[in-house]
Amino acid sequence: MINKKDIQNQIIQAVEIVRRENPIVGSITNTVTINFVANAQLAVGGSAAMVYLPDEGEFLAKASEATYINFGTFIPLYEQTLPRVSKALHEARKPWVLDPVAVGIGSLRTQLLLELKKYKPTVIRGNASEILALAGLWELEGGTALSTVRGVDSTDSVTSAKNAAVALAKCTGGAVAVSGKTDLITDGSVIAFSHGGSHFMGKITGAGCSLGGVVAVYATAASPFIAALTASAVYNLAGTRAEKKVDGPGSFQIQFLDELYKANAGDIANNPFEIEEV
Ligand SMILES: Nc1ncnc2c1ncn2[C@@H]1O[C@H](COP(=O)(O)OP(=O)(O)OP(=O)(O)O)[C@@H](O)[C@H]1O
Ligand SMILES: Cc1ncsc1CCO
Ligand SMILES: [Mg+2]
Repeated sequence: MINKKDIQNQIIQAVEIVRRENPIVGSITNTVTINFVANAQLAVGGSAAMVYLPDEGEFLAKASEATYINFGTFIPLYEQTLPRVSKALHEARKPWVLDPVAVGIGSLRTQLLLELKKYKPTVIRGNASEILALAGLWELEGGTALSTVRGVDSTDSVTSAKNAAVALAKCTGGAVAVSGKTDLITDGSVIAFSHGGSHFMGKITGAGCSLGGVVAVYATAASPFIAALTASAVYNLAGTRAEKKVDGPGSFQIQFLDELYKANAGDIANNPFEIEEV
């Protein structure tokens, strides 16, 4: 039986370990939101480092306690960087988070997302459209054809991606987090729904990217499922709090970072969520 209290205690532990240990987390991420990803990782207590080059990625894969790989803006160099870094992570058994941004656009992005399947990302994080399309690309149950993807923003509901998320988690043996108004987090046997956040999160760029970076920070201190749930909970809490203090997306982005920084472990664990068995 899943015990909610037990999950909350693990969330508290993850938040406190990260604040105490300041873990190094490497990222290969898109040029649109790279600064916001690093700032969010720092706000929750991590130490950020961003690279593009293959050998630097391999170095960081070993030196970091977890790594974040985001497919947002693609460059030809990634044909070398991404397989080499994910292979290094897989072989070193280091946790890593995959954000398959805009899966379905372009041939190199598609080819590399297929190739990375064998390196089993510890957590896959994406919006509903990306989770559906990645499951489709990996030929898993619940997936959809790549042709349904429109860009980087979701056109599907979180609940429509439930079967795809479960199938992806079973495929990797890790966890999957689907973001939206309510977030869905699963390890393939348990599903958590995390509530809160703000409509402003869809009006700033990088709420999802930085959430992925923060999942990687918590993956240094918790299981894949708890890491994904902890990150979603602190995002939903900080989003709810920030929305009350601002009147537009510009000030929301700044206030949100402050609320990430100020959120305490108990409040993060108490952010509303429910659980069900698959
Ligand atoms: N309408 C909403 N209400 C509440 N929270 C939301 C809403 N939309 C998004 N969020 C929150 O914003 C965060 C990012 O989710 P979103 O689905 O927007 O990611 P994304 O599309 O990958 O973003 P990006 O690619 O711009 O980084 C999550 O914490 C999610 O809960
Ligand atoms: C807007 C945008 N375009 C490529 S990556 C990115 C950041 C959100 O995914
Ligand atoms: Mg995204």
